[in-house]
Amino acid sequence: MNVLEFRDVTRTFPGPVPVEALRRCSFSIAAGDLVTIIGPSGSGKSTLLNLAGLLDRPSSGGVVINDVETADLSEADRTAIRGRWIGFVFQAFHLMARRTVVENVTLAGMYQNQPTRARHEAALAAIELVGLAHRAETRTGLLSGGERQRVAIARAMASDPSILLCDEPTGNLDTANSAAIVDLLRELNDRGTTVAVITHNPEIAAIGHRQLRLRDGIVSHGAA
Ligand SMILES: Nc1ncnc2c1ncn2[C@@H]1O[C@H](COP(=O)(O)OP(=O)(O)OP(=O)(O)O)[C@@H](O)[C@H]1O
Repeated sequence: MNVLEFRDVTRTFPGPVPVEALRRCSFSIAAGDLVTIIGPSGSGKSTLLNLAGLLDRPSSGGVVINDVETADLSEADRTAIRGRWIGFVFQAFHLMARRTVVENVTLAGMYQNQPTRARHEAALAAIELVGLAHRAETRTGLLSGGERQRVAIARAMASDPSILLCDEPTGNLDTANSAAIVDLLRELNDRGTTVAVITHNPEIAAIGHRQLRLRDGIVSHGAA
């Protein structure tokens, strides 16, 4: 089953000179896949991520998540799908520095409809999954960069998403921490999470079972 599918997606940004940031992109990501999307600056990576995460709508074509065609859904329905099925991991960790690890993970807006106790348990399980159980009560402002990214990953995993969308997840990390985060993403994938990683770094891209390459808004498939 496909978790994410782009069907002939074009995204044009209007303006005096319209920019075709993505052009007729088609690809699919199956459940259990680990896919990397690589491309140079300006090639359309963020545009693709924003569309995949339902933060933006295509100018034409379809974005299908778990077999649901999303383009024409209401904003409320798209928000619900985003919260239920998509976990985001960004380069900047976007944590609340004065809150603890468990607070950051529990307060994520993504699964607010769960009862408090269930949320807390899901948060603790996710924190354990990323190897930070011993830091659960530490304020995130005191953590290292690598640990902060683990918290962000735990936050994304706490809602048990269908796909983890990672945008340059190691962009703010040194080599050792980058390697550890890459290992963690692989481990999560081994345990069944579908993972998509957007990067401009060929070494990170090499972890993908499949690589999609973006250039000038056009996606091509296959190895580097
Ligand atoms: N809101 C916007 N309005 C107009 N043009 C945009 C907008 N967002 C992106 N673009 C243009 O679309 C193209 C693709 O941009 P995008 O941010 O997706 O690239 P990227 O691969 O993520 O780049 P980077 O690696 O530098 O972040 C670029 O030419 C960019 O200038």
